[in-house]
Amino acid sequence: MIPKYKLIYLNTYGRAEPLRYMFAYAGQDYVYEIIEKEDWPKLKPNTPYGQLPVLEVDGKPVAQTTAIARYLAKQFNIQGKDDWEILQADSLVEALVDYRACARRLYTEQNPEKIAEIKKEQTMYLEKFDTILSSNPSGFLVGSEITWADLVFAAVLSGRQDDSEARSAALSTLVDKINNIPNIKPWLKARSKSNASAKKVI
Ligand SMILES: N[C@@H](CCC(=O)N[C@@H](CS)C(=O)NCC(=O)O)C(=O)O
Repeated sequence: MIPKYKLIYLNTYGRAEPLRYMFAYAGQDYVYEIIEKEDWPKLKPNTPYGQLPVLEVDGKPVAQTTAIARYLAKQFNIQGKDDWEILQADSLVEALVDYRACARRLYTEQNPEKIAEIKKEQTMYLEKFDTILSSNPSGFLVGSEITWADLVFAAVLSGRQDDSEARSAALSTLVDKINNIPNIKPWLKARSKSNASAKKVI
């Protein structure tokens, strides 16, 4: 039986966005619960690690974005066709997590030399992603069909404008392709930060 899902996050796209892409792609109903900034301190101690997003599966809470995404990939049958593909998709998503962490350092770094180093590291990641994508004739990151890696990449790269110039044509094409999938396109158009099923927690 399909479980009841509730995704809980702050009033922003952030780390919940890849998970929302996955729900939209799968056409899976879920409740999206938004926690306003001012309510967070009193709710924080009741979450598994004092952080969001949290996914509730039949009322049972679980945290850690990538673990949740990996679980949903399995539930929605988009984890990859065999163990090798599953490993490739996992590896790409973990590399994207590192890439995001690297890009986030740019927000606070003031030292020009350090900024140049971070930008070099960002470019390295983008080039590696491009090599992997460009060498796959399917136009997806892994194998011949869409996997959660494609959805996570589209969600994360769609949210980043700062690196769009350094991004290859192949990566931009992937993002466009995913954002135009029949289940994704109307959802992207219709959604706001707080979508129709969002419920405010007090
Ligand atoms: N490793 C965690 C990190 C989660 C995280 O840092 N969440 C932030 C929001 S994006 C958060 O909960 N911040 C509020 C806080 O730490 O009090 C994951 O991937 O889910």
